[in-house]
Amino acid sequence: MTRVLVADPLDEAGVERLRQAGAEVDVRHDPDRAALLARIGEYDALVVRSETRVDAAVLEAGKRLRVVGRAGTGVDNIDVEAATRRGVVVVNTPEANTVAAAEHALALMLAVARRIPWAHHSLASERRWERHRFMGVQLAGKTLGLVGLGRIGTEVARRARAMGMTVVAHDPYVTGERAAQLGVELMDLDPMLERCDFVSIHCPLTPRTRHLLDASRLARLRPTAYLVNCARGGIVDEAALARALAQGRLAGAALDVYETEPLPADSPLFGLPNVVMTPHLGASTREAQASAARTVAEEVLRVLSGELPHSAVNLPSIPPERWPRARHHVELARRLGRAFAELFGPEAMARLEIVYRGELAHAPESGALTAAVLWGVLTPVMQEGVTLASAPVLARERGMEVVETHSHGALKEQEAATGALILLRSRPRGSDSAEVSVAGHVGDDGRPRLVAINGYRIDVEESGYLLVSSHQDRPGIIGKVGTILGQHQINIAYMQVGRDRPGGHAVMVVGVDQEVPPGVVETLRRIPDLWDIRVVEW
Ligand SMILES: NC(=O)C1=CN([C@@H]2O[C@H](COP(=O)(O)OP(=O)(O)OC[C@H]3O[C@@H](n4cnc5c(N)ncnc54)[C@H](O)[C@@H]3O)[C@@H](O)[C@H]2O)C=CC1
Ligand SMILES: O=C(O)CCC(=O)C(=O)O
Repeated sequence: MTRVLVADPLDEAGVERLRQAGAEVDVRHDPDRAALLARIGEYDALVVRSETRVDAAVLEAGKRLRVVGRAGTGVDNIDVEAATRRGVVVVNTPEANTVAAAEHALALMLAVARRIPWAHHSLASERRWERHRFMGVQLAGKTLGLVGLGRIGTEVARRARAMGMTVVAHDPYVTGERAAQLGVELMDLDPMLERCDFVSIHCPLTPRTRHLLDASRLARLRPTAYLVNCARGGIVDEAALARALAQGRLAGAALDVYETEPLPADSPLFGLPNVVMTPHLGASTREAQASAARTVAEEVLRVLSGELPHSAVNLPSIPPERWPRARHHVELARRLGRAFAELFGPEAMARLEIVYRGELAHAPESGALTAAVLWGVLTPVMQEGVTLASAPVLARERGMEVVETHSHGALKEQEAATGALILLRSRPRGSDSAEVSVAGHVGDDGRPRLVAINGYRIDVEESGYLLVSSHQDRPGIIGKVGTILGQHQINIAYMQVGRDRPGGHAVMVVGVDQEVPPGVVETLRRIPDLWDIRVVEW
């Protein structure tokens, strides 16, 4: 049975969904790392939020792990590179908490600007009526600078503009055109920091953004400015921020995230008069948690059942609007890769050309399709341990040269006539033999079809085992194959033959109802003028 470990608190909706699908789910929120390392080897999937650190040691101990699900956005607590090397797919739910995080950033901004936490404490805890003490500043008319204009930054920008703020942003990966559509001016970071009344951080924590706001950048902020961080702790140098706040070089800060979480009791941020702090609550709304939990459960189930997840961090991405059709193309690519390896063996794998044609000639998901081809190609070679995530890395490590061609033409006449969408071809290493190839198509019904082998036109759409022979086109061979299969009680479902010319080179595809034992294949190979015969799974 499939076993899933949920290691951080997850909304019941997600746990329920996993159980409904038949998984055995253990919910164990145990901060003890040794306990996690000891038990992770029993699980096929691990689901976390931001607390559990999924590093190389956890992934190494997780011998059965096929997927790590992050119920949320940031994956800085997961060693994605180590996961990829081990073929573990990492999925997240980047859209589930976008609005929650944006609303929290604005709540923090308003709280620090209007001094709400201190006023609340004075009145509710100290029973004082101190209207003179809590003078604030208004947001309307002020300039807000966003560090990161992705999903959350965009939602903050929309809301801040509605409140009458001017919004500028620094994001090296967003075009000026996109920013202009949002009514946001793009700027370099340093001048933006100098210009803004409020700065709110919405980029991920990566090696490049660690301490992006260090002491020298914090010094660029005006003494009247407020800093909001609802993204990740390490983006701001916390010690430098505490010093700037303590020395009055900054009007205030509002923080949801910290360099070390939970925040240690001796943090210099405690006790400062101008800091609003929440314990990483950006995603803590009922709506966001239920949505993240349900979505991560669906994603984990997709990976476990061999389907393509919608939001994998370590797989080439597929635009959401293309998912319905792309999943059929991915399946076609995987089957073609496997058939190619079974037909032509390792000699044909050193240099593989993948031709995308027709509706796939310019498809944005060709990276995912190529990964799927390699997944299929490596499956017969490596058996266990190769997945969609690890296949490109493994192919590179094996020294395979993979070339993608995006073309409407460039096929033999017969192949082109099949309407093939994906064609794999290679010239086997160390031989002067002809090019070998397989080609496939996806029908309107979504079923993958094998439409050509070595340029010979065939049409296989039924899943199952095929015997594929190459032989001389002469009377008697097809009959002999049928007789031998009959003698071994192997039922033939269908048979197709293609040839270059009468009496020339022929290819025969025999669909059989069961796997063909190696001994039977050997007997078939002894038929005179039958040059080769292979078992292929479609
Ligand atoms: N406090 C909380 O509970 C939550 C925090 N987060 C954090 O918010 C972050 C952002 O989330 P999304 O907006 O969904 O991600 P996103 O990927 O949609 O947007 C991030 C943006 O940051 C930009 N960026 C990358 N490097 C940058 C740099 N050096 N300078 C400026 N911009 C840079 C990217 O181009 C991208 O546009 C997440 O990575 C996560 O760490 C997310 C959800 C909840
Ligand atoms: O799971 C949580 O509450 C943390 C959310 C978060 O930080 C994220 O999604 O990146």
